[in-house]
Amino acid sequence: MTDFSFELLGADGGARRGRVTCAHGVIQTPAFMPVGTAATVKAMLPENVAATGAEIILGNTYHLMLRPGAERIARLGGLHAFMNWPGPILTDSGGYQVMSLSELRKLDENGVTFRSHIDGSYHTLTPERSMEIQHQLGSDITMCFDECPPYPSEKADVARATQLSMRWAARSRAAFVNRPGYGLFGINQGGVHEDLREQSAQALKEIGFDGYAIGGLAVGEGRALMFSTLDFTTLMLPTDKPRYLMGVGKPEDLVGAVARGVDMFDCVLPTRSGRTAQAFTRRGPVNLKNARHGDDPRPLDDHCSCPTCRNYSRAYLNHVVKAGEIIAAMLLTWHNLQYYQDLMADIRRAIESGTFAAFEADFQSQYGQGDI
Ligand SMILES: CNc1nc2c(CCNCc3ccccc3)c3nc(N)[nH]c(=O)c3cc2[nH]1
Ligand SMILES: [Zn+2]
Repeated sequence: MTDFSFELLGADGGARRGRVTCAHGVIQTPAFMPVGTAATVKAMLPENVAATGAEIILGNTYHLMLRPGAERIARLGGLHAFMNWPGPILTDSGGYQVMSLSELRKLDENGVTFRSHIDGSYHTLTPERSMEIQHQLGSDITMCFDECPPYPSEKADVARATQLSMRWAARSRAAFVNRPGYGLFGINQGGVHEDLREQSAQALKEIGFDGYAIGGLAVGEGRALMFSTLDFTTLMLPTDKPRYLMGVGKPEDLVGAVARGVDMFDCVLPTRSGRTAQAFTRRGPVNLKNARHGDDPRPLDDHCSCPTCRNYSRAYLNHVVKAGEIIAAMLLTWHNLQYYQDLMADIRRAIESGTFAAFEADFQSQYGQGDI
C-alpha cells in the first residue's frame, strides 16, 4: 500500500502545483473538493461527479453519525462502498457542523454535547469519538476535531477556542489509527489575528500532521480580511505539506487563495447554487430564473463541455427551473461542478506554464462583467 504523500511539483509566485497520493488515488492540486454531506453529492450520480474531473469528495462526521450511523456504514463496508465513490474521500470532523446546525447543549474541555437537528436525540463528540467515526467511515483524509469561533468574536474568545483546538489536535493525533495511505490534517485557528495564527501553527507543527488546514475563515469576515489573513498564515505552514482552506469558496476566492499558497478547497456553493437556479460562467454567475433567458437559444457557457451546455438552451433551463423540475437541479449542479473543475484545471495549467499572474488578471477582468 502506498504511503500518504504530497509532492510539490512547481510554483509560480505564491501559487503551488502539487499532487497528493492517498489510499484511494491521486489528487492533482490546486484541487476543488465537491461536498457530499449525507453520503451523496446532491443531485449527482458518483460517476457523473467523476466525469466533471473531481478526484476527491467530502463527507461529514456530524451528518453521518446522526444518520445512518457510522457503525452501520462500517458494517456495510465503509463510506466508499456505501456511496459508490471509489476515489479519495476527506471527512470533516464534525465540530463546525455542531456549532452551525445543532441545538448546542454544552462545549467543555472534553468535547461537545448536542441535540440532533434530525430527531432531537442527544450525542457527544470528542476528539477521540470523531477519530473513531472517521476511521469507521474509512476516510482517506481525517480532519482534527476543532472549534471554529464565530465571526466577529472577542480576541480573548478566539484565543480560548484556538488553545482548546490545539489541545484537541493533540488528542486527535493520539487517537488517530495510523495506516499507510491514510492521513490526518491539523486545522490552524486564530481568527484574523497574526499572533494567534502563529501560536496555532507552531502547536500543529510540533504535533506533526500530513496536511494543514486553515480553519476559522469564510465565516463572514469578508474577502479582504480573509485574503489579508491568508497573506501571513500560509507562510507559517510547512511548504512540503498540503494546505486546505476550509469552506472556500466563490470562484474569485479560489483564484485569490491559490495566489496566496492554498492547495485544496471545499465549498457547498456549486452544488447548493445548482438547486437554487444559479449557474457559474466565466463571466460571472447567472440566475436562470430571470425572464430574459426565456427565449434564449444559446447554451449557458459556449466554452463549457458539460452535458448541460452541449444539449440544452438557456430557454430550456429557464423553463425547468420555473417549473421546479428535478432535472433543473441535475443540469445546473452538473454544470457548476464542471465549471469549478475546469477553473481548477486552468489554474493548474497556468502554474505549470508560469503564467498564473496573467491568468489571475485575465480572470478578474472577465469575471463579474455580468452576463451577456
Ligand atoms: C463555509 N465556511 C466555512 N466552512 C468551514 C468548515 C467546514 C468545511 N466544509 C466541510 C463540509 C463537509 C461536508 C459537508 C459540508 C461541509 C470548517 N470545518 C472545520 N472543521 N473547522 C473550521 O474552522 C471550518 C471553517 C469553515 N468555514
Ligand atoms: Zn456547462
